[in-house]
Amino acid sequence: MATDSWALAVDEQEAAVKSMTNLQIKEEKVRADTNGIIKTSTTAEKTDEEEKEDRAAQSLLNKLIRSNLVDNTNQVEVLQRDPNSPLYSVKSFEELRLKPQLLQGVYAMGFNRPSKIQENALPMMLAEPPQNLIAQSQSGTGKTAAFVLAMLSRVEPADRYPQCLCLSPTYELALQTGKVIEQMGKFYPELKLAYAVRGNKLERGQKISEQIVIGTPGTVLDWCSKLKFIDPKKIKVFVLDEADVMIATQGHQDQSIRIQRMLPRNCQMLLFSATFEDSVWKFAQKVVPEPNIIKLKREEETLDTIKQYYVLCSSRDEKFQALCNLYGAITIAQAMIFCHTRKTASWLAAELSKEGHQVALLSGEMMVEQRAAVIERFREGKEKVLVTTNVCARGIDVEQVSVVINFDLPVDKDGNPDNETYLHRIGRTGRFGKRGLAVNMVDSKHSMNILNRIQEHFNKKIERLDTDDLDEIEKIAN
Ligand SMILES: Nc1ncnc2c1ncn2[C@@H]1O[C@H](COP(=O)(O)OP(=O)(O)OP(=O)(O)O)[C@@H](O)[C@H]1O
Repeated sequence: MATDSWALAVDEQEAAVKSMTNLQIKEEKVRADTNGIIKTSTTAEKTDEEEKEDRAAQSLLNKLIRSNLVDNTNQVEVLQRDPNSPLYSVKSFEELRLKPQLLQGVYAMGFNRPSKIQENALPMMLAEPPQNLIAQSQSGTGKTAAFVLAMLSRVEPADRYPQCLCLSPTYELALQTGKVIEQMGKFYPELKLAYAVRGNKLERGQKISEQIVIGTPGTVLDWCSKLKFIDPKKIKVFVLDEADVMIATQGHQDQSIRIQRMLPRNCQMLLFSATFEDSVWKFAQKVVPEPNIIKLKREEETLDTIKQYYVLCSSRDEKFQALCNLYGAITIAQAMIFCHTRKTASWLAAELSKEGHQVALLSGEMMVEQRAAVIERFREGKEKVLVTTNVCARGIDVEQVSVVINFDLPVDKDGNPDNETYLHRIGRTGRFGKRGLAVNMVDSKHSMNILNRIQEHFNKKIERLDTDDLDEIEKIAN
């Protein structure tokens, strides 16, 4: 697939999408800025709409910063449509009897063996006759690679019409999946890919010849029905990626269902999601008839290996002073500092820089690509302190960080303790079960109350720390 024309087409499409993406991001930024002004005087409350945008941005961010498989040692739950049929699991890619070009593509990507979820998902997806699948596992566990492999094994490159259709929640996410197809399908020169995304305008009456189409539900629906660029009756594999992000967007659920209804009965339907709340499950059942189901549990985070403290302060400046005392007394390799609002985060980052710290700021105004670059630099150790807001850092794992400072305690939009976020910020999974240190800054009766409720929730004592007392600080470092 590495032909020049293919690459050129992708470049052109990408450029078109990019300019559109930038536009959209600018619009978001304007909206976000306006909200920011309102928020600083109230709380950093998010509207549902912003929340939804966050999910897609989060997902993209995770893809951009990930270079490796998140290996999960937890149990895989498999529910077969026909419980009497034998359950296959593979430990090598050879066992799958892939076409040689495809196996070559897999190895060229540096994959040596299937990931945990792929061990079970791949034999099901590649079975004859094709079987439907609903699969859930956390981001980075190999879902995309799995369904790309399924699409590439079913596609007939000599047939010049769309045979595989993949829905993504946003065009940026569609592009990311496209890149995986491009890499894995590298040894299929005749295989082509089309992006059904807004802004990719084709001439009316045209039929597309690309064998794989990736796009967002609205455009794909138009291409299948109104514009008839795609004949849905010829689709052999239908993939619905990031179902949880998908249904968070107004209209995407209905559009996806309408597309699914146009497909032939024997079309293989595959749905993937990082989370599996009720709404996702209901949607999944609507679009994937008679499914096999695979779930991979997330590794549980625990506070067991974390030393937790709180520092009592009376103002933002005092909190900053306490932070400086901490830094003055102990050697902190790398720390993440969480603030409630963007305003506080930028203020704190500026103050810390003035004190001579190498600080990176992760903020909501930044484009996703910029955020990814900041995280990358921090991961590489180029910056020692990462100051961020809760929303920006949600779901991002920076495993090497052993010190976490809650400059503001995490609260939800109603002002109640956000225990889940607290756990995710400072908790450690079994695998990364290194010792950690968490320091919470408390500056009002209200935040003390939040802290108490967090203690109660986890049934773990958070000790008081006096940052004016050097001996005491030194003790915590040991
Ligand atoms: N079998 C494998 N061996 C080694 N690396 C793999 C394997 N499968 C996937 N990867 C790599 O692991 C990373 C995560 O894989 P992938 O993107 O498929 O996960 P995902 O579950 O789809 O994540 P997301 O939900 O964020 O899309 C990628 O960098 C991918 O190239």
